[in-house]
Amino acid sequence: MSDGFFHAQQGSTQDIGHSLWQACVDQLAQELPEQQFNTWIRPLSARLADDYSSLTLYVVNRFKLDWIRAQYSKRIAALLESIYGQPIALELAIAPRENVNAVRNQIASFVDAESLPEAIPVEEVSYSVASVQSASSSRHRLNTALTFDTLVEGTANRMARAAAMHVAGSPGQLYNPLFIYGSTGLGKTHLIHAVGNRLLAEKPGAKVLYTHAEWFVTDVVKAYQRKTFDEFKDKYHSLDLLLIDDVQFFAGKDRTQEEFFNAFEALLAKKSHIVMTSDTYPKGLLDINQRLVSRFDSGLTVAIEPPELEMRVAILINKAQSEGASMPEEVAFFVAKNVRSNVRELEGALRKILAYSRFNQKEVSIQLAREALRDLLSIQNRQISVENIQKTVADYYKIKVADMYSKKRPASIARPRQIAMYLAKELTQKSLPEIGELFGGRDHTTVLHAVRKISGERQQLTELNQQLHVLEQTLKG
Ligand SMILES: Nc1ncnc2c1ncn2[C@@H]1O[C@H](COP(=O)(O)OP(=O)(O)OP(=O)(O)O)[C@@H](O)[C@H]1O
Repeated sequence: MSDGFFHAQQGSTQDIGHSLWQACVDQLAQELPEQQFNTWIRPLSARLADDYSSLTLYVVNRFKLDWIRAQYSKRIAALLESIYGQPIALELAIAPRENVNAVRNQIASFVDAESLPEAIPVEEVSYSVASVQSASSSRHRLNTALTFDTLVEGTANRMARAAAMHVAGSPGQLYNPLFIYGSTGLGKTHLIHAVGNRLLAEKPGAKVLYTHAEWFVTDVVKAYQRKTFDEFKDKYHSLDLLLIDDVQFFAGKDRTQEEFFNAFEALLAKKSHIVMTSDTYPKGLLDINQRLVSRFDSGLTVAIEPPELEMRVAILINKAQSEGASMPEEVAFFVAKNVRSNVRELEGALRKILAYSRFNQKEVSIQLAREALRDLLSIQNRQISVENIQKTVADYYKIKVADMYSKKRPASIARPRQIAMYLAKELTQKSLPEIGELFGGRDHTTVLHAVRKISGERQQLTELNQQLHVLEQTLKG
């Protein structure tokens, strides 16, 4: 058995397997759009091998198995490894007949059990789970747990939060559209759900819809294929409040942009409110039509920054409380000092600590946190610094280290500089403004542009991908 996370725990193999899979599911719930999560991940059941060498996920049919293998297995394996503390084989198998009953029970917890047929054919089971779950939140698709009450306020999100509260209280007036941007895991999705939940609490009859930009794209494609644009317009143009997440996903999708433009104009004309999120400010969006970009910027654009130390501490203490656990302030400080990038990672660290404490039946302390986060801390101890990255990249591309800070623009210098900025974001905990500062006082938007450019090109250019791989290996030692 691993000497990592689950080493000293109590409980049967299946308890351990269940906890391991549950931690993985929690993380996937954060990462995936709700619909994808409900359709593909939620219906899975897991079994840990007696010798802890593999975890098998049971899927109801061959089609779903192939899809999960193609789309999700890499991410699931990586998550299992990070939670478990060392690689664990991931296997996928068709669910044996008796597992189907377990799924049936799961469905029964959402609907009246009597209304289910005695034997549900295997093929229908996961479909039923997915559709029952999405029906429960189908009208507005809001996650009712994401409210202003559960969102900790700090300098990093103060303005965005105030603007969002204003919109929730008086929609259709000031700040329309409200455009919220920031890096991953900083609370953008949480904030726009909070707007919807607050408005519905005050005006239960309001027509509110939360959607992810990818779902909007899917709706456009469906309307196009089925020639149902009237239905599409009914759905989007009649809203009082449209909350749309991650609009950077509209990049390069001209037809979707056109439909979004139409919806946008229709909603603003009837004084409905639009709240959007993105990973960058409007003018930083790539491959989005200019007339749309200028509309995005025509209300209020606000950033959410990475949380400062005190805010990270408050988030940890609040989240621990909401899980019925307590986290002493000194432990919260210890964790907050070491996990600095975003709130999602902070939550991951907290989950590990609480699970470690439960399994070992020990109080949460700095020592326990140190043990639970051993892997994470050891990665940090390898201390990849921005200076080190600049030197390594400069050596590799045979330019001077000083060119990393200079204002020179020839491609032979600008490109290695962008690569170094990209690696600094990937391999260190530094924020975009901090990286910009270390590259000769550049603006954080310059760094963001470099990060997005190199990560996009990496997907397409094999040669660049190989160079980055060599650089990463060299830096990680
Ligand atoms: N200020 C906060 N207080 C409490 N929880 C927060 C706060 N900010 C973020 N979180 C939590 O952190 C997690 C990640 O936040 P969220 O999904 O909203 O990030 P995001 O900015 O939308 O990320 P992405 O761009 O990757 O979609 C969520 O569980 C959210 O509830």
